[in-house]
Amino acid sequence: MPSPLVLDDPQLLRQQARIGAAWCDADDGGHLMVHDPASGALLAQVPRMGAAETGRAVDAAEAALPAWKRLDAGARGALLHQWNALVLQHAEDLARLLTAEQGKPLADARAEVGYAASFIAWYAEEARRTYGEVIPGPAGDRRLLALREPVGVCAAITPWNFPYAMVTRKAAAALAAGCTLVLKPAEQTPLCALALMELALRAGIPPGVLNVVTGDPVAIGGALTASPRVRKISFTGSTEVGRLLMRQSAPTLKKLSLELGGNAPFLVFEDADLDAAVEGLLTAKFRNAGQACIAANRIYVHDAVYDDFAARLARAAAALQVGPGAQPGVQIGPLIDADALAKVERHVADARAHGARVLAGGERHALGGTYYRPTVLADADARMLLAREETFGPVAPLFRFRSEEEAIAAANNVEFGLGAYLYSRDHARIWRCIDALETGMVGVNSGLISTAVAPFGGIKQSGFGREGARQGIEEYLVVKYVCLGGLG
Ligand SMILES: NC(=O)c1ccc[n+]([C@@H]2O[C@H](COP(=O)([O-])OP(=O)(O)OC[C@H]3O[C@@H](n4cnc5c(N)ncnc54)[C@H](O)[C@@H]3O)[C@@H](O)[C@H]2O)c1
Ligand SMILES: O=C[C@H](O)CS(=O)(=O)O
Repeated sequence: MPSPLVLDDPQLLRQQARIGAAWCDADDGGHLMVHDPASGALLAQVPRMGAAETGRAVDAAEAALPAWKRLDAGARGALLHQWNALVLQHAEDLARLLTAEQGKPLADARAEVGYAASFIAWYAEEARRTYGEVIPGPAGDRRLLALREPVGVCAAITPWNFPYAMVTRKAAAALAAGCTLVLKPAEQTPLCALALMELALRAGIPPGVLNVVTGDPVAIGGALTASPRVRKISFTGSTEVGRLLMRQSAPTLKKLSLELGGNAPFLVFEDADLDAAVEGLLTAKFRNAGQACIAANRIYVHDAVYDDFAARLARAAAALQVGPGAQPGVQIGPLIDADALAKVERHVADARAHGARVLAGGERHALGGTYYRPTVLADADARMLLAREETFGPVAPLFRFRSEEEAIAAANNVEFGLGAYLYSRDHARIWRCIDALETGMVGVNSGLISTAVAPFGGIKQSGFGREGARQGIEEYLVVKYVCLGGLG
């Protein structure tokens, strides 16, 4: 199907899945339609695959595993470095594809391409550092060793909001460790994953090492979780689906990494630099139109600075440029789909019904479609849906607090524990908050914490496992203990 998207390298727009050495269609010829959220226009179509095709992808990953795991770690690293180089070489095309498929502003799309590439570059090096250990054990005729080995055939299921970065932070770590992978991208954003697949092949990564299956998430997920040959699943997405995949994986006792939902608190203390806090919140709240797992979902502001901060934030939010991501200067793109818009409207309406005051936005944008005005709500409280649920949209509810203890208790009073942010210049307070916050990550006087060199992940209902950093490759390794005797 011809696409309205124009790329310098049209080969990057792939409308078939990749299994082993072949680009292929669904067995029954069915398709998923991919739409541009900025206009609703049909962008492309990809195969609507199911269990049978998924089984063949697992076959391909299993067949490719022996040679890939035996490959010298430096050689695996070199192939990943080449993949990284190609991603950066085609960054503009990849950014255009991302904006067309997911909607984020082109500047943010370019940033995500660089962020996604940084995971490949990082794990290209980590491939060479999966060290084992010689254990100081009993003297005499034995030596004790702990070897680190690749888990084997792995699967990854990724979300639509960062469709490059969420793929490379799994695939690069898995391949670096010597594993092979079957990837199912989100049905809203398969084209980004398929473009990365194309570049992996051009980099020389052998067929079958990486496979991309598009289509019915329930059927594909069911096949991946049920297969005893799939030894690990890495999932990023909602907590609801994460729990389901964990239940489905129990019979085959898979190794799991679950990067799930969030509900990040953002604390502004009375001693905070308010300009810095506003700037940090514009990023932590409005990046990707609020469609980020670590987006600030609840903003707690000390009573002494509440009105001043609220006024500054309202002015800044109202000044954000809303429009199609491909339009120069746009800072807030469309929400991914009508369901996302409906959730945002439900949260705002519920908050207003419970007494929240609109300081900025509070309604759909005049552009129509799934555009929503950046919104600031005052007088938010714990009764509101947005206090308990992840809004996943450009809505900043301001809660008031009068003591550090009250702020920490409120921040922790949710089932999630992914990210948290705090602004203060009191270092004793900063450390008390770091110690007390029940989250996997804390941003202090910073609204953007994501980087490939740091361990990303949560606790509580935000899941377990870490991605990025040294820890990220451990998710794809197992330890084999060797007792080497007879050496007397
Ligand atoms: N913790 C993180 O790093 C992180 C990052 C991004 C997004 N998220 C979370 O993801 C959610 C938004 O993303 P989303 O809407 O894509 O989440 P989602 O859970 O609806 O979908 C995520 C992926 O799971 C697949 N999926 C859905 N149902 C499935 C099933 N029954 N079996 C197998 N796969 C299934 C989807 O096709 C998609 O590929 C938010 O809660 C957000 O917080 C978390
Ligand atoms: O949705 C959250 C992702 O993890 C994106 S990022 O890593 O925070 O950029």
